[in-house]
Amino acid sequence: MKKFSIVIAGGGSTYTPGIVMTLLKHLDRFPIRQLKLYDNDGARQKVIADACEVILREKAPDINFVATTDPEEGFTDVDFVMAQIRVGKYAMRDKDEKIPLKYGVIGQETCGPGGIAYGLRSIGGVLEIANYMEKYSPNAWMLNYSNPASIVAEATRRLKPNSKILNICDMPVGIQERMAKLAGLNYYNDLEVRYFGLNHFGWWTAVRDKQGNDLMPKIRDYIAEHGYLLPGMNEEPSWKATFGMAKNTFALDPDRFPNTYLQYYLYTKFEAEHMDPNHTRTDEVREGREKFVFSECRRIAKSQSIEGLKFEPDDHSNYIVDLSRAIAYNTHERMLVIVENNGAVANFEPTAMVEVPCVVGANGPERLAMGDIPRFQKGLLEQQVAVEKLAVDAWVEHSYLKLWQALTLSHTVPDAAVAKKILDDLVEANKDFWPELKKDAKVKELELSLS
Ligand SMILES: NC(=O)c1ccc[n+]([C@@H]2O[C@H](COP(=O)([O-])OP(=O)(O)OC[C@H]3O[C@@H](n4cnc5c(N)ncnc54)[C@H](O)[C@@H]3O)[C@@H](O)[C@H]2O)c1
Ligand SMILES: O=P(O)(O)OC[C@H]1O[C@H](O[C@H]2[C@H](O)[C@@H](O)[C@@H](O)O[C@@H]2CO)[C@H](O)[C@@H](O)[C@@H]1O
Ligand SMILES: [Mn+2]
Repeated sequence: MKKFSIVIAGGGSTYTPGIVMTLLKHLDRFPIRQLKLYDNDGARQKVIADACEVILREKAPDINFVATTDPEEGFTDVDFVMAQIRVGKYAMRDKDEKIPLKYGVIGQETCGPGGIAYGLRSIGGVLEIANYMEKYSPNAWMLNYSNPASIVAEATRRLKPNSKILNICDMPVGIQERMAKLAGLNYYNDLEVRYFGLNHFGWWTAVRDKQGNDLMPKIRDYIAEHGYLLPGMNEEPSWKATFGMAKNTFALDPDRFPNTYLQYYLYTKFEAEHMDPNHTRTDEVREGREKFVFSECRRIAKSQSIEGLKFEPDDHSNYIVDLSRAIAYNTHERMLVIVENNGAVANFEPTAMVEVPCVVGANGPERLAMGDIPRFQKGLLEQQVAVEKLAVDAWVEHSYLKLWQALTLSHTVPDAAVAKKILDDLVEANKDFWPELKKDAKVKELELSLS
């Protein structure tokens, strides 16, 4: 049986230990011979790598383990690149969230102006990883979690059209795991779903068990009352609020189950008003997940033992390993992937990068037809896809105007004047990461008339 070689790009990510635990759990069905961590921040990665080295030595000493900041060493002789980079790290996520909130606008990692700002940082980093893969392991697949997945996917569609890159998200997986539990099942994959949308912006139109039974009637009343909030789960306050808020989003279309992040577009005012401009999600993540992961890694490295190890497989890591297996063994498993629409959603922009169920095998994903979508969703999706395409236009063309249009069009932003104020702050904050944006004569003229 072939043994695979994997590199985790963004090895210093808080998600790396979870992926390592899942890979180790599934060695009998997805054997690996080599695991590499690659990051451009060697010091951050070292904390994670030192712990992973101990975990691998104890659980699978045959696997060759490498941690590196050298692209050639990282990307040579690999079958899969699992990418999860955060260009600008939490320091820049903090700005993405806090700058819009100064103007009363949603401050969020992947939605609204913060998501657009993050997109303009991520595109270059993700293309760099893809280029390394193609140079050093041209037959490998890149499974990319790096956010904001919608904007990154639009950029890779345009700028790397022939590359073996799959852009993915764990959010539908996490929500499906909850739906499965509500229906008395265990795992996200116990369900067979129909789903359409853009990343972090979609709806389930069918939820069935593997025998084809419709589970929507069984779970509908619960979701209408509680959203996706399940009893007895230990959740952080902001995720608790997000899962609960799904009941209000569901109310807008009781025939389709919504993705949680639609809350930012459909209850924009409420969400913005309930964000603390001085303590946003980044602060929670630093005080929670990052602190936990890094302190647990330091503890393992110090003791050189896995006794009391707290890392476990989770939705995020299960999904990327399931996807790797589907490609490695040509399983033709049905999974949600972000792909070029090309008719999957019949009455929607063919070049949009949509999130839909695909049959995944050795040659990648084959989209399934989701048919026509209703006017309400179509209207929202048309607006959002334009935002994402304009953001990529802005990166490619170095255009201030396109980026201003993108922010103005976002459902989260009240008007062009507010969009411009946010944009000007974001330009200043991102000067080390964004291409230098050029203002055409008309924008300059407008600025003079406003001053
Ligand atoms: N698609 C999804 O559903 C999903 C789910 C969870 C996390 N994510 C994404 O995964 C990524 C990691 O999240 P995190 O919270 O663990 O972040 P993190 O900051 O802990 O880790 C990201 C790592 O990427 C590294 N990095 C940044 N730029 C790089 C580059 N150009 N080359 C190599 N390494 C680089 C950083 O040094 C850091 O170690 C983020 O993009 C996040 O948004 C996506
Ligand atoms: O604010 P963060 O950094 O905790 O999370 C942002 C990410 O949120 C999504 O992932 C969720 C997932 O939806 C949920 O089910 C559970 O598994 O936690 C995940 C985050 O830890 C989203 O899909 C990602 O794109 C975001 O980066
Ligand atoms: Mn996601």
